[in-house]
Amino acid sequence: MTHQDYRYKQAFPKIGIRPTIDGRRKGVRESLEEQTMRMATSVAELLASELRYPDGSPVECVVAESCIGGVNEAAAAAELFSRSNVGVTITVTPCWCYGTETMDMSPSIPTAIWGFNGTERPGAVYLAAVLSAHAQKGIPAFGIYGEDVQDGGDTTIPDDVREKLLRFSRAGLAAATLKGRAYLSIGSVSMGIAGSIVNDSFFQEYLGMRNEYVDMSELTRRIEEEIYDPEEYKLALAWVKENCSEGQDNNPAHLQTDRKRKEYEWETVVKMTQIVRDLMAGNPKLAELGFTEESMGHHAIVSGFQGQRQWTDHSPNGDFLESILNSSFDWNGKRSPYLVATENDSLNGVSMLFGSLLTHTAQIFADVRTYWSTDSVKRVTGHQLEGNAKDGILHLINSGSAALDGTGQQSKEGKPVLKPFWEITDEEVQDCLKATSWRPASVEYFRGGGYSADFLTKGGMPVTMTRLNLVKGLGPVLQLAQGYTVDLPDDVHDTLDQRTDPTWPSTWFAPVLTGSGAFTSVYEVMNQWGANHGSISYGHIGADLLTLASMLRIPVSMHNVPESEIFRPRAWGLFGTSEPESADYRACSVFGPLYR
Ligand SMILES: C[C@H](O)[C@@H](O)[C@@H](O)C(=O)CO
Ligand SMILES: [Mn+2]
Repeated sequence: MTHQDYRYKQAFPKIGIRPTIDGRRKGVRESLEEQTMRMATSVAELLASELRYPDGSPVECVVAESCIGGVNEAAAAAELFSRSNVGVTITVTPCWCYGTETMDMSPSIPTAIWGFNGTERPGAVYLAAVLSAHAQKGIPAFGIYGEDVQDGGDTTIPDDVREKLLRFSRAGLAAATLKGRAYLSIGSVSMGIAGSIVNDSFFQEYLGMRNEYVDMSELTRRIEEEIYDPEEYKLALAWVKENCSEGQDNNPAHLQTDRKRKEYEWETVVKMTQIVRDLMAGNPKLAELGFTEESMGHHAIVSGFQGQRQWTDHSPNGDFLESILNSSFDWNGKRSPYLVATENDSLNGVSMLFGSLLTHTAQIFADVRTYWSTDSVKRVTGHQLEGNAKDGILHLINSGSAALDGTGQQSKEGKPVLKPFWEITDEEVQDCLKATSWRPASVEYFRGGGYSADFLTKGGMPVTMTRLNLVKGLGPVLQLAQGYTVDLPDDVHDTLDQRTDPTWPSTWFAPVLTGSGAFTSVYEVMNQWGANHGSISYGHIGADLLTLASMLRIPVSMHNVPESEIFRPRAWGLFGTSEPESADYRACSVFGPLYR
């Protein structure tokens, strides 16, 4: 079993397809069987060809064995689905069927219904009827109804339907994939950061996840007792020597450490990387070495490392392990990122998890550090911000955790992008590594030293910044801002960067303004941000995040997603249609968390 096979030993959730039909035999049902089943198989083919699991394999669908004309066949499908690890269901039909008799009654499985827009048979009438049953029974479902009328025998999936099927499925698979996995908290609360107070009822009820905890002293034990794969360690250290160039030491001369100490710090941060990965995902190699218990791991899909301050006051910081694990590659080659939240900010960890499951690309963890108005940039550098940056920019920068993919050194059609690991070329891995230098950590902050990834994100990439917040009495609230990364002239970047800690990875971000709410100005985006951190995902994925949040019943307090892209369960509209944002709050609170 390779390391990757072991990590993905748990099967991924499948999508169950339910063709529902008018149950009347002797004419009606018989005339519809073929068309109904064909709708189901074409949806299955679409999803399998377009969507992937985190390991890069194609998404699998399970189609019910027969069309579902009544409760007996509905139960048979439910039984097949539970045997087959179905985590998301889609009902399809071209015709009228009996709502409560055919509907999917599983309350914690995200569900959608595509009612064919034709008029020979009334698929849309069923859609409306069954969606009303879903609302009435408190099992919200997504309704899909094509905008244009199709002819009776048409077997194609129109573009608007296709887009909704894919959006629903991406979000549904994300919700189903995190269920049953763990957040591993390594250490406790970092420097009073509330996001690192792990809230177990949030994880349990809203995400269906469990919480695992280890003390940071477990790293010390594993380092001292050599509980890591020593052969891998040799390979890793050699790879690091060759690919991770040590940058200039920015510490005042009297705080700079000598070569011997620096080598010790390199050795330690490599071991820390192996150990945190093994803590999260397990490692069969440890069992061969006699550490069977340790080989199991904590079933973690995301983790957080406290670091500051008890660990970092004495030992090298977690920046290297966080950056490398969050990247799409390491000394073993390309692989999907292991998510590690800096400062054990579990809520930013969850934001990274959402972005990761929706895109399969690496996430950039950052402090939302500075709003630079156009006037301030002009005053300090003489430069007039322009293009996407013309209304001001946010400086996203933190010591650790930013994935090296965040350099923007991967490309598609000549444009910088972040890709899923299976699309990244070996040259692009090299380019990400070359664009990064590893600067000795600022010793005034990090007495134990370590190395921070220093890079500058390429401009021009569409990205989405996300943050999950917890509010007492309200619960979780998501916020997001779509925008673009920005290139500044070298000297302008240098002047602004020198005012911060220039050894850290930097991303310049310009949110897209809409003229309303938090998106009236870049200042207001910063002003409304719920905490010190944000997670940055490649692409404008706001609509997918809104869909996912509604499945999990997490209201969204600010977003700049165009209205035409918003896709939530149909019942949301019954909470009001002129102010979707406040309807979202009411719907989430009435239906309650998905996995409660
Ligand atoms: C070095 C400092 O303690 C940083 O880690 C601090 O600015 C933060 O990142 C706070 O989130
Ligand atoms: Mn931080």
